[in-house]
Amino acid sequence: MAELPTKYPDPVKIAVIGGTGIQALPGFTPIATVNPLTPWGYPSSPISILTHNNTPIAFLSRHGLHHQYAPHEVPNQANIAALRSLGVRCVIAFSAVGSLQEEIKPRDFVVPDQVFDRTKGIRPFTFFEKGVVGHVGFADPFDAKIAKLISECGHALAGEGVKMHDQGTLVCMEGPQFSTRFESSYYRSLGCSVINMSALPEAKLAREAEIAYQMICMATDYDCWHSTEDVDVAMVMGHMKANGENAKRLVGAVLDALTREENGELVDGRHLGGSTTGMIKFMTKGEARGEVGKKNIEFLFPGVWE
Ligand SMILES: CSC[C@H]1O[C@H](OP(=O)(O)O)[C@H](O)[C@@H]1O
Ligand SMILES: Nc1ncnc2[nH]cnc12
Repeated sequence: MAELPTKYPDPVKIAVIGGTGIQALPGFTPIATVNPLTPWGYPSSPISILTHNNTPIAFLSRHGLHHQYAPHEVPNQANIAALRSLGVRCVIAFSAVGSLQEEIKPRDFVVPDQVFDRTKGIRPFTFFEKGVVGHVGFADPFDAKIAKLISECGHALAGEGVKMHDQGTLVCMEGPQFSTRFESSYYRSLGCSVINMSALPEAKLAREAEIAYQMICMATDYDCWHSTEDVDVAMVMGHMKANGENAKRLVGAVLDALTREENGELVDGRHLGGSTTGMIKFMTKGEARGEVGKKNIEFLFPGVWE
């Protein structure tokens, strides 16, 4: 097979981040493979550029092409910065999650609208440091407009066995060990819906980078609160594999919708435009800004300091 180009000249606005069990997007035509170096290093995998409805789509494997990065090792800053540098303004991120509610059955999909941050502060979690301070709103950590579109796609596939839950609170724990039974019951008592180890800081960094971001969760287990078996890796992988066709159908439908002209503004992330670049200029005063911090932000937002 001919080698694919390692550069792609045009902006790629839409990206899919694949999680556990989704290291590639089969069925889409690859047209390039790029590996942008960012101030935070290289992304967790080279980024495939695929076409769908004549629109380029970037695909990045969160844990690397061979699942070599543990959740706390994923280079989230490099991942989001690399996508941003390609022109990405809209991310659909897949995640395998444990279900904390009886009605969310293994293989069901959930479009979460809230997050409970149970990471431990050991993962690099912001672009705003090293002499450039910034604070973005994160009251609604996901993108309601993309969520609505994904929900509609999921419900339209109900006849093909896709079960979609339109909202839910996602616990993002540190891992890599799974939760204790007490923790699992505690999250349930708070009304949380699902649990993973990957939503954060990915979603926070996307918000800082003015990228519209929505996670699609697929339940793979009932964690350890349920009277059935406790979660283990084989269970997660088994459900991911068995439901691969549904995941593929759902991605196809979502990308069909996102590449429709009427969703152009959403895909451009127009509703987030300026939320970071406007804000950072108010914070650290010009002469006090650190050179490294400034350069980093310049990578995300070329020309921002001019
Ligand atoms: C293999 S079970 C735990 C692992 O699965 C999820 O990965 P991802 O969110 O990338 O699909 C979870 O977050 C953990 O990283
Ligand atoms: N039970 C669980 N806890 C955390 N992350 C998960 N990913 C899949 N199942 C999970």
